[in-house]
Amino acid sequence: MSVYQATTSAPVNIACIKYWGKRNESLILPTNSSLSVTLSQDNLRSTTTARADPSFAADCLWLNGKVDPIKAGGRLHTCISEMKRLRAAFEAANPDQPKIATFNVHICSFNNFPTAAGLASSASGFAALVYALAKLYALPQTPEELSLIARRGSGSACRSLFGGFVAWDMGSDDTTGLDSKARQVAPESHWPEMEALICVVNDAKKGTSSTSGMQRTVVTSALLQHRIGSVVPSRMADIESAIADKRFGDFAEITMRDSNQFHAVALDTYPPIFYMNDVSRAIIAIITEYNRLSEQPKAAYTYDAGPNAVIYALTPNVREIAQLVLYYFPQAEKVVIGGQEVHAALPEGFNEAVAKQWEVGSVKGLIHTRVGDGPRVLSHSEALLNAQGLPKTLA
Ligand SMILES: Nc1ncnc2c1ncn2[C@@H]1O[C@H](COP(=O)(O)OP(=O)(O)OP(=O)(O)O)[C@@H](O)[C@H]1O
Ligand SMILES: C[C@@](O)(CCOP(=O)(O)OP(=O)(O)O)CC(=O)O
Repeated sequence: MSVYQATTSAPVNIACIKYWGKRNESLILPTNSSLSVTLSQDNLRSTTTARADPSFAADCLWLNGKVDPIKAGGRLHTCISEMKRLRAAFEAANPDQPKIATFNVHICSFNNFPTAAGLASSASGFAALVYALAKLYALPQTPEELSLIARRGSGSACRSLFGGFVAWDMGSDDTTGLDSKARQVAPESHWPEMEALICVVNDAKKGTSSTSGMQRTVVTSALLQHRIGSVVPSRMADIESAIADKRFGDFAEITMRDSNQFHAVALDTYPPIFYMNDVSRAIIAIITEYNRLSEQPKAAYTYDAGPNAVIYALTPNVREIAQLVLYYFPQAEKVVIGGQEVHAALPEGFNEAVAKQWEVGSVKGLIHTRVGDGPRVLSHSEALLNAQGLPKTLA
């Protein structure tokens, strides 16, 4: 008996130009284009094994060891059905290929970081799922074409089909959504000095999900209309050009302005939504003061739908920034960057009074990572399903 199975991993991406708002809920078509940096899977990743077998009674997904129900018409269901549809078309065009499109699938996935905590688990999760099914089905579709399906799982997931710097072009076809897909702006090798320091402020499940938060924003915020009509289009062009020329100062300013505006739009939502907290705001004050010391910004903060800060910076400056963060947010565990322990310190001329020194635990952890590659195919030995097609962790 043949075994039809594939295991993949996919990266997290953190947007510099934020996606916030849908013009079509069922197709997940956004109200503006967005752009993100793909983070290295060496640190944060979703790993997914998918198997098709005639003996399986139903499609089934295990996420972090627990069954995640596949609701009819839900996002998981849509992604799995779309992938089966592509396999059916592939079988029709290649009659010599095994007929596996109608088999049920078992999918087992694991995130090596907190799920649903504003660390973009839905992005890496749906990208890994779509990519695992694409490999299982030996599909010829390009990452761009697969991004159309990952988008149906979670909008931001479409950008995790590529490494490096990735745009999601909003498109204009509201009937099919076929032009609303991800595009690689530059590969990770273009700007390998781009690193990220994630300050984990809270890793618990968040209050207002991105999906419901943005729904409320679209209906109630006048500021969103200004953002999507008059701000994002030129910002997209400007950040793409800053990335092309590796102008970090411009990249940083655009990224910080866009994070600020996204959170302003959340506040302009009625009732308002607050994703940042006092710790998030203290980190903004510290980075702002740090940037004041040089002619061009050397660090860029950005916040998604939660209080965690992602700070983008170039390799030569990351240690200094980590020292600064440690000064205000002492850590219980030692922080190592580039093989060497980091100690709290302030750069010369830094105005210490911009923030107070917080207690240990205010920032629960620091994750140091860099720009990384797109989804990977993993070996059979890394599979999450056992010989019977059940999760190894439950065996
Ligand atoms: N590995 C995975 N495989 C399949 N689905 C996943 C996976 N990881 C997460 N998901 C789905 O994504 C949901 C979490 O998405 P949610 O948007 O709430 O959080 P987040 O992605 O961590 O935060 P954000 O998108 O705001 O940064 C999970 O409840 C699950 O349905
Ligand atoms: C703030 C964001 O992280 C919002 C992400 O929203 P989601 O992609 O999680 O939303 P759905 O499409 O409803 O699943 C900004 C971004 O990643 O661009």
